[in-house]
Amino acid sequence: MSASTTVEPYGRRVRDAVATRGSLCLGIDPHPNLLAQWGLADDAGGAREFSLRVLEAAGDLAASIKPQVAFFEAYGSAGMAVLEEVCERARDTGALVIADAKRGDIGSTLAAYARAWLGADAPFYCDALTLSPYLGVGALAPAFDLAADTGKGLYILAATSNPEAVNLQNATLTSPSERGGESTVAQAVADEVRQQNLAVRGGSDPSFGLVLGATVKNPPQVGSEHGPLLVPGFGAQGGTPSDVRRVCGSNLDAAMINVSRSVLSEGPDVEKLRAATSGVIKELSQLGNSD
Ligand SMILES: O=C(O)c1cc(=O)[nH]c(=O)n1[C@@H]1O[C@H](COP(=O)(O)O)[C@@H](O)[C@H]1O
Repeated sequence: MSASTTVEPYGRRVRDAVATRGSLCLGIDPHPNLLAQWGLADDAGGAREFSLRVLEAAGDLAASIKPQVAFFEAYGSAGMAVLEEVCERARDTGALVIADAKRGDIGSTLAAYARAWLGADAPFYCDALTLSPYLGVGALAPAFDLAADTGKGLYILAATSNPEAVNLQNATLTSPSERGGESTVAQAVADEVRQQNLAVRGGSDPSFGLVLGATVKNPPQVGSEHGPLLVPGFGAQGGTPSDVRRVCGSNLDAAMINVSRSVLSEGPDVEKLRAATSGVIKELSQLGNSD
């Protein structure tokens, strides 16, 4: 029996999670500065303790949990073993697990990343994976194919939250776009992802989504066919609730708003972390109302 017959498509699971738990995607980013602040060692053991405390505090509250792969990879094989465990333990909390690996490569190599993260028996568990489209959205085909089969989601970096990205992602393409005229690179990425969604299950429950930073001034225009949204940049990077509304448009009910440092800096006390998590969930619950 193929996984697609047993697992609901990610697009549907995201909407359910937003409806029941709200929009918070809590990052697990065991940055060395935070480990020091929490009194933990700058090693794989410190990252493990940090992550498990975040899960204890917030795993039953947040709609999704986003382990940032880089902060585990930094500790070599021991760090990757911890990441494997953290992804499994995150899954047990009932939150969706978004692996923030930002993978991207030529198709034949990308297929190996897809196996690592998206296969039904992948060594690393996730419900969705972040991918970089800058070798071409088409080069991500092995991930689109495998994710469609296993019911997983993808978040393609379209308009990222960091200021260095603006020149590249906001550059104008002169080749005809699906909108008929000029388009930014970010819009072209978004529209290619939309096409990928339309090619699966006749476009129902679109599960291939986009990363759109809350700090982006000229975000691509998106609708439900562009899939779920992952919106970083809220809080520590300056994004406000009205920025989130502006960037998400009509897609708020499928949007996960990432918050990492502004909650994590409340640790190591589990009750303080829990209170900070609840506070952000409450703040995000007002997104549907205008300012
Ligand atoms: O994919 C992401 O989550 C991401 C995309 C992006 O455009 N900007 C961005 O900051 N992120 C991630 O969001 C996290 C930072 O969140 P804050 O600590 O809340 O600013 C890190 O894990 C980043 O890698």
